[in-house]
Amino acid sequence: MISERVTDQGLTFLDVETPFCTASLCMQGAHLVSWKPAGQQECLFLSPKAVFSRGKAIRGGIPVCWPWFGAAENGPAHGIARTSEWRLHHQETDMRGNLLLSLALYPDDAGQPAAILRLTLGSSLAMKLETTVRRLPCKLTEAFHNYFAVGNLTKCRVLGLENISFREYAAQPMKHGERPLAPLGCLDRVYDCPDHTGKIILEDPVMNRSITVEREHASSVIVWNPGQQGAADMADLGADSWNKFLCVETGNASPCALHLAPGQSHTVCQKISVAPLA
Ligand SMILES: O=P(O)(O)OC[C@H]1O[C@@H](O)[C@H](O)[C@@H](O)[C@@H]1O
Repeated sequence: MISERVTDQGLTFLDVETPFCTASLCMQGAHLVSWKPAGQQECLFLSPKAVFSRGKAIRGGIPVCWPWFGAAENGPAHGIARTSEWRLHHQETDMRGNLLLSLALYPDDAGQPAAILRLTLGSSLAMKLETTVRRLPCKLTEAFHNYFAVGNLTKCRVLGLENISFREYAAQPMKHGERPLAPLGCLDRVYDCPDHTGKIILEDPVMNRSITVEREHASSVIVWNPGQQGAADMADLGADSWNKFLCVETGNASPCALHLAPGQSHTVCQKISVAPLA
């Protein structure tokens, strides 16, 4: 079942209920703000100070960073998708009872590529973002900017990045050499994955669960948390929230940009599943 809700600020949300999950998606940004598999706790972190207004990216959930990831000289950070209105292109329920949604973004500027996001909402969550280049060649970077809810960040471990080199962008990154990664605070890492496929596991002993992110056609994994001071400095986050989430993002970030010619397409995929800790 899908119900549409329009907020006083003019944002449209699709609230979804299936036998396997509930979810909520904002049409601005094709932005999932909630995904809760049946019988489990909420999987996505949504900042209690998130701002829901037109033209402002929502802090939490799964922002879609596209067609560039990170800062840009002539445009908003993380691209135009987060603050653009997407169109619901197709919906259906598959034989298992999963809800399939497909959303489209055709920017007015035909120099920009077009995007289709396909979601499969069930006991796991699959996302496929297809980019098709229109008039002009495109240097594409992108990411599913997953904000995962955790019980206490400092108790968590991230497995699957042990032997992968990364670039650290945090101004004052945490210092430790632990493998697997045990985040203690501020970190902003882009891992350059030699394989375009792989699996990352976020273990959370406080919530007694592990979140697995499987990726395809994605050469980058980004791990981000601003730390307590960084969170305090962000009006839509706040100091109290810093250890309640970890962003483990799937994408293709610089220097793994894709160079696509008009007519060419590329699809990045991720599948998220949740299980009790063994
Ligand atoms: O504040 P924004 O634009 O949502 O970005 C949040 C963070 O997103 C992460 O993906 C980046 O690696 C960080 O550098 C950035 O600070």
